Amino acid sequence: MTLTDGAPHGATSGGFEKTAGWLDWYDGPSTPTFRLPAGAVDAHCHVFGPGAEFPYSPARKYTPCDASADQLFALRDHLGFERNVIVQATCHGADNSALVDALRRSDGRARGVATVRADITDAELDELHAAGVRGVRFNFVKRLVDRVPTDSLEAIVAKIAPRGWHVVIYFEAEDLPDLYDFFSAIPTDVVIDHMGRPDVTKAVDGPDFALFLRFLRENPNAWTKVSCPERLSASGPRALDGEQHAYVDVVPFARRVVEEFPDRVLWGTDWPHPNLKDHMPDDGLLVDFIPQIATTAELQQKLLVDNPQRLYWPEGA
Ligand SMILES: O=C(O)c1cc(C(=O)O)oc(=O)c1
Repeated sequence: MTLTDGAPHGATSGGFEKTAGWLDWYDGPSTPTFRLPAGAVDAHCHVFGPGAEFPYSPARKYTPCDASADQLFALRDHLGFERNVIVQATCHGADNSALVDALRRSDGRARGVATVRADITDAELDELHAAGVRGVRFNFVKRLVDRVPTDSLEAIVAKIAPRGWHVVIYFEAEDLPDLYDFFSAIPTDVVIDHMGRPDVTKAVDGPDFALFLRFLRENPNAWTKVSCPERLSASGPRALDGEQHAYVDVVPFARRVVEEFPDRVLWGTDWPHPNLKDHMPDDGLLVDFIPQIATTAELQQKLLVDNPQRLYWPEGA
């Protein structure tokens, strides 16, 4: 199947030009061999534009190819997910229009994580909430954003905490020592993107990953997405050409987290996979990665259904 259904694939509309070397998302994902449990949530994915309708931010660090809500929903249905959590991508800055449009068109089957500024008003937050936003994202990855001052982030937390929203944080492993105390002080639930980006060429028992595990142990309000093996893997094999045991170097890291914190893990495709330089995975084969890291039906049910439901649809499905 293709997600485009005749529409252009790999285009960037609105007069924008893709970043040189940009890899377009994979249009023709295989049907997963692994059957997702009923109610499964793709808890980390994005929409990009389309640029002609939802222009990319002037402050962006990359220009993607368009990846619309319709294409995301086609992927959801093809892979067998029931719902999505759509995370604001940095190429849209703090303009959440594309995200909100996608949420509104999802028939309640998507929740969102927005990027907001400290001066956001209550009325604007109300509108985001009504659309389905339940969290904000703080990004500390230097190649993606300019650093936002800590007092602005604290002001945002003060505004969103009373609404029961949470904070999604994206950072690289080498920055965790500096950010540890700030993250520990966040009073809401905290969701760490992509396992804090471990260097998987290092030992799973080494000091870097130990610090990440310690953070999860010391902060019972902290969750993590065991996502993005395609981004973290150094030696593959890639999720292409029917590979059923992709990204074996990431498996020990993700499995460790899933087994120690089964009630605080989430999984997402990361479609449309911004900024991959090496290869673009077949999303069907990425789903087939899941049983390598959540090895029992019980762990899969928590990872894919119960945990995202508790965080994003606490009122029930
Ligand atoms: O590693 C990345 O480049 C990346 C970028 C973004 C974004 O631009 O928002 O989101 C992600 O989840 C991952």
